Amino acid sequence: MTVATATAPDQAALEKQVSGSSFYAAMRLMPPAERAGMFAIYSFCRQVDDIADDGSRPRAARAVELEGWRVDLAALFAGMPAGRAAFLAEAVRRWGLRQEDFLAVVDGMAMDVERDIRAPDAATLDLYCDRVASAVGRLSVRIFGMEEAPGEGLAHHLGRALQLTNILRDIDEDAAIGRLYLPREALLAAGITGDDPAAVAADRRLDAACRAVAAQAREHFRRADAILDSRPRGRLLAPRLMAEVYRRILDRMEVQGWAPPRHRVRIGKPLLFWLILRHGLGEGLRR
Ligand SMILES: CC(C)=CCC/C(C)=C/CC/C(C)=C/COP(=O)(O)OP(=O)(O)O
Repeated sequence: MTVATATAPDQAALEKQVSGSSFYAAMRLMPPAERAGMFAIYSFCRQVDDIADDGSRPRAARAVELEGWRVDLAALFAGMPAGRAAFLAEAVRRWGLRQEDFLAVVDGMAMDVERDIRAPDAATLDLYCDRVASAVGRLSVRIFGMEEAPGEGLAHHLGRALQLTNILRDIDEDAAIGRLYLPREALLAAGITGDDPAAVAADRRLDAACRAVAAQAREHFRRADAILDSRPRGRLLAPRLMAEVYRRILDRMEVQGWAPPRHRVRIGKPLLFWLILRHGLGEGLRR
C-alpha cells in the first residue's frame, strides 16, 4: 500500500495531547518508535472525541466534521494528500494499521453526535464499546507486534473492560452533558425504568445496576489477562499496565459503591509508580 508522505509529526504536540490520559505512563514506557505510533493513535482518538463532545456546536456541524475525517482517512489510505490525517501516515505505513479500525472509531464518535446516548440496550452499548475502545485496541495490538488471533482477542476484551470501567467512573460527568451509557437491561434489573441521566445518577438503586456492569468489566479483564498471561513475560508491558491501572480504578469503585454521592476515583502518582515497578517495568523506565 502506498501512503501519502506526511508532514513530520510534531512529537511534542502529540505527547501533550496524551499526557493527561490514565494511559500516558503505559505509553511512555514503550520504545520510541512504538511510543510515537501510540501517541499518534491516541491523538487521533482525542481529536475525533473532542469533535463528538463539543456541545457548543450543532450536531450537524460536528457530523460534517467527522465526515471530513472519513474523507481524510480515505485519502491517506489512497496515498493522496491526507489533510488532518497526514500525521498518521508513518504509523499506518510502519505497522500496517487498517483503515477500517480508524473508521470504526469515527463511527463510534458519530453515535455520540447523532443523539445523546441514554440507557442504550446491551447490544448498542457493546457496539459503541467496540468502536470507541476495541477498535483502538485493534490499532494498538499491531504496534505491540501481536499475532492476529491473540491481538484481536486482547483488543476485544481489554477495550471493553477499559470502556465499561470508564463509563462506571464517569457517570456524573456524563450525566452533566446529558448522557447515560449504562445499559438499559442492568438499569431495569435494578428497578430503574427512566433514562433521564441526572435522575438516574441520583437514584440509590444505581449501585446494583453498576455492580452488574462491573461484573461484565471484570470478566473482560479476566479474559484479557488470560491472553496476556499466555504471552512471554516481559512483553506487552503497555497493555499490562493499562489493564492494571483501570482495574485498580474498578476495585476502588467497587469498594466505594455507586450510590450517590460518588467521589471520582483516581490513581495517584505513588500507586502508579508502584504498579510500574511491580510489573517489572524498570527496564522501560531506563529507556
Ligand atoms: C489492546 C488494547 C491496548 C486495548 C485498549 C484500547 C484502549 C486504550 C482503549 C481506550 C478506552 C478508554 C477507556 C479511553 C479513555 O481514555 P482517557 O485517556 O480519556 O482516559 P482517562 O479519562 O482515564 O484519562
